[in-house]
Amino acid sequence: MSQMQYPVGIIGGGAWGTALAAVMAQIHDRVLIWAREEAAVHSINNLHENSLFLPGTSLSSKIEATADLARMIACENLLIVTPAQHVRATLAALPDTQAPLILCAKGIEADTQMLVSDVAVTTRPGNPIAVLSGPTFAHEVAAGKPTAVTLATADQTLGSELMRRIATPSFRPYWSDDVVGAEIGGAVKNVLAIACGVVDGAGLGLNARAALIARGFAEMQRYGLARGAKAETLAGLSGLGDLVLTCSSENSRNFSLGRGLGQGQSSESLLADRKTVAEGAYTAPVLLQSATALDVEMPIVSAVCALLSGSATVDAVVAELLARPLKSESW
Ligand SMILES: NC(=O)c1ccc[n+]([C@@H]2O[C@H](COP(=O)([O-])OP(=O)(O)OC[C@H]3O[C@@H](n4cnc5c(N)ncnc54)[C@H](O)[C@@H]3O)[C@@H](O)[C@H]2O)c1
Ligand SMILES: O=P(O)(O)OC[C@H](O)CO
Repeated sequence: MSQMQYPVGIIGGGAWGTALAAVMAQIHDRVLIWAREEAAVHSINNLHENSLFLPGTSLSSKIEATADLARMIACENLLIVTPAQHVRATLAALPDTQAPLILCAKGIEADTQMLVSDVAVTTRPGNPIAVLSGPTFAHEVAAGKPTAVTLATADQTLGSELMRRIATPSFRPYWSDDVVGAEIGGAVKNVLAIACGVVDGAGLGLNARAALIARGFAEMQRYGLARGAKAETLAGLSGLGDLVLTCSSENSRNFSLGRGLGQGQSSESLLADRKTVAEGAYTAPVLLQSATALDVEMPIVSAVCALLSGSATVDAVVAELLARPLKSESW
């Protein structure tokens, strides 16, 4: 048997990694997934279900799970699906491989303000890099429901090759050359979804939610353009598409977190003992730092930070947002 035994491997056995494994098993004979938790590995291999992170979804027996990261070098292409704050350590621990890395986390690294692609380029300078992002609730993707995503690579030839490797009749990637834009949409929408959850939890109404989506999108545009993203990418699947999805459903972990905040609970109690990740809680403070350094105004993101840190009440941040100076609607 050749050294490359798996056309695609997945690093990260949470809900999204598991859903992507289910998609890949539709078109590949063998899929290898690395999960950090032995219980997830055992569940996938023996029960054909990830009972920890994606309970209730039957998985193909073509999917093999391992807790040994070194085994992932047997994969021709690697989807990297750990939460954003753990990508650096995970990639550093991965033994040498030339496989393209398809980055699927949505966040900004705390401390460094780096996008996940910057982290990957720094940690693994020899590997080709791609970003996969878009409106993708894991349980829907795993069930084979129609889904479209952005696949961003600087090199179109690589993008075309990767699209052929991951596209299925129900999972449709669109190529973009805007790696930064694809990442910023996914990272910023998580923070804005917390804000939409707050609106819901506090009973502020649907008009307020629509206003928040539109003005949140203006913040995403301002920040994205300042970091070199293209406006068209931010208006696409990985930006506006994912913003609309995540801001309108309790299925979103970020929206649910915001809902709890809107109902008056503290972020400490909402995040304590949480097994699943609400990336927006980690992205919000670093996003605000980065925006401030770039002289970009993000009042909604700032309000989310105040609620997460407990430094302001819902009533206070809403009053502050509405009392901002009257201005043009333009970005
Ligand atoms: N769930 C979705 O619907 C979905 C869809 C698209 C993108 N994403 C993104 O995918 C990424 C992973 O989210 P998820 O939903 O699969 O996670 P999850 O909430 O289902 O599970 C948590 C994950 O974090 C991992 N983890 C915890 N501590 C870790 C550590 N120290 N090192 C490495 N991994 C660690 C766990 O092993 C587990 O895989 C996030 O960036 C998320 O925004 C999720
Ligand atoms: O549950 P959330 O809020 O992490 O959102 C999941 C996906 O990012 C939606 O595209």
